Amino acid sequence: MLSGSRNDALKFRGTQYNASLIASDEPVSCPTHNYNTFVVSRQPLIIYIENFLSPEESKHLLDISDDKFEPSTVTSGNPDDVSIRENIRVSESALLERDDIVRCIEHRARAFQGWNPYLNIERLRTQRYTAGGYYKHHYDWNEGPQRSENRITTFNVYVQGDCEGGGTEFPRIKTPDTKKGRWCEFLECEDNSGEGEELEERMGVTFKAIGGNAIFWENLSPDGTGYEETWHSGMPVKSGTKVGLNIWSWGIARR
Ligand SMILES: O=C(O)CCC(=O)C(=O)O
Ligand SMILES: [Fe+2]
Repeated sequence: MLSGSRNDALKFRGTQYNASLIASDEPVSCPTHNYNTFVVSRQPLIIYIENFLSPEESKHLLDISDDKFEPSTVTSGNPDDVSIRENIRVSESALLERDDIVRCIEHRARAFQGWNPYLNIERLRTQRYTAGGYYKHHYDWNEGPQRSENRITTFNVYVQGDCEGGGTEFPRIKTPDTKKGRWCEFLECEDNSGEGEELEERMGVTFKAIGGNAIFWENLSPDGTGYEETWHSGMPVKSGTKVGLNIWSWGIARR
């Protein structure tokens, strides 16, 4: 049974409801999470999550994806406009069956966002890149009317990061102070010893592909416009294999 608030959320979604948007609030018994969080940016909100997936969950996602991978597509947002465009994106994607482990990952993504009843999760997909694979700079949000449904948030989860290259780059985000804390474990850091005063000015962040870890960000500002700062790319994989997991939450901007 859906709760009252879920009914409201479904009503709100109206005609756009389809089987690819799910809420994952069925009763599931899930392990408690074991992640650490690090704030990369407050506006737009970008949070780095260490150990979002356990090694067992990552292995399971790889196992259930393996025979489902198909060439990845791109779309303008219009369901009739979906195509393979190798000048934009070279990878393979797999739509995941919703078994209990997958449902617990959906559940974790909703819990992370405070169980917002107006948020619906798109069916999870893994994405595999081998040497030469990449995803050019893009936004995850669709341009369109500010108050219509959109991908309000993204979790870009690394399921497997056994590769050279393949980081996720955000050129318009201010570089954190990489001399402090653990940033250089997670980010590509230039060797910049001694140039402390330049840190204020530096732009751009590239997250390393580290299996189990994730980047979470908000795509929309409170008025419903997409954040230009969320422009990002999957950098070319030079060798090895990278597998990501996309968790997109649909809704409207903060109400
Ligand atoms: O693979 C990456 O690093 C980025 C993937 C991405 O941006 C996407 O799938 O929308
Ligand atoms: Fe993306």
